[in-house]
Amino acid sequence: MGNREQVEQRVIVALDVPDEQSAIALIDQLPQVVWWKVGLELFTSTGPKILEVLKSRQKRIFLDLKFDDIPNTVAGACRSAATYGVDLLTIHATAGRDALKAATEASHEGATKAGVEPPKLIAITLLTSISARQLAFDLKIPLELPEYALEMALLAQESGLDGVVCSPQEVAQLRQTCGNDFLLVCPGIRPTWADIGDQKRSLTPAQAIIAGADYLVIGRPITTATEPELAWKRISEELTTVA
Ligand SMILES: O=c1ccn([C@@H]2O[C@H](COP(=O)(O)O)[C@@H](O)[C@H]2O)c(=O)[nH]1
Repeated sequence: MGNREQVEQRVIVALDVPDEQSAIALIDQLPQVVWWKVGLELFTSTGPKILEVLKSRQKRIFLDLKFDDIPNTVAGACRSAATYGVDLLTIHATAGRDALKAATEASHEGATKAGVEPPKLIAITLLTSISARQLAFDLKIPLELPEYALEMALLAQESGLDGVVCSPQEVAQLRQTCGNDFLLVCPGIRPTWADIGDQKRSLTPAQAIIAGADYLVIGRPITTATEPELAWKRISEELTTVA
């Protein structure tokens, strides 16, 4: 496999579209994309049907439903989600230690029952749309933002999760503390030519890889581009220079 193909396999494209038809159009427009992320918008619209569409095209799937509830409820949700045979699944670290442990166990149970590989369960540390100011003044968290993100990552690691979703701005610190076997998945990626939108803690694709991200999640810079294929190519070329 060439350097370019290897680096492309570290990009997960966020399929944030309203319906199955738009999703299929985008998937087929970008055949080079190996990883697709199905989030709240699309899954609420299509249900698990979209996962079958992706599997029939041999795609890898990040099911980003960001569960956040009491332990019994998140465990049930993870048990069900794990039966779909997806590769990555999310829960909020703020659900707490008991919920994270219950979710880990339940996702293994669900996968075993369905005869599929369990998903890598990863926790959201702090949404990349939250700034240091919002953390302090709106959420009233009395910790510096990097310290809070690290505490959430350590909670996830101690609870047996496979990794976390974090901002690329915190990834170097998390890599150093959590080690190389802990998955670090970074949304909030913005090439210099893309609008930042609602993201608050972003870096470019190349900067995020250099900082230690395993996977980059990129949505609108590709999916809302006038020419998504060209946006994908530009990102792939940027990454090839550093990978
Ligand atoms: O902290 C988080 C966790 C998840 N996301 C998701 O990633 C994509 C980013 O899309 P862009 O269009 O590139 O901003 C989106 O699906 C989010 O739900 C995140 O941004 N931050």
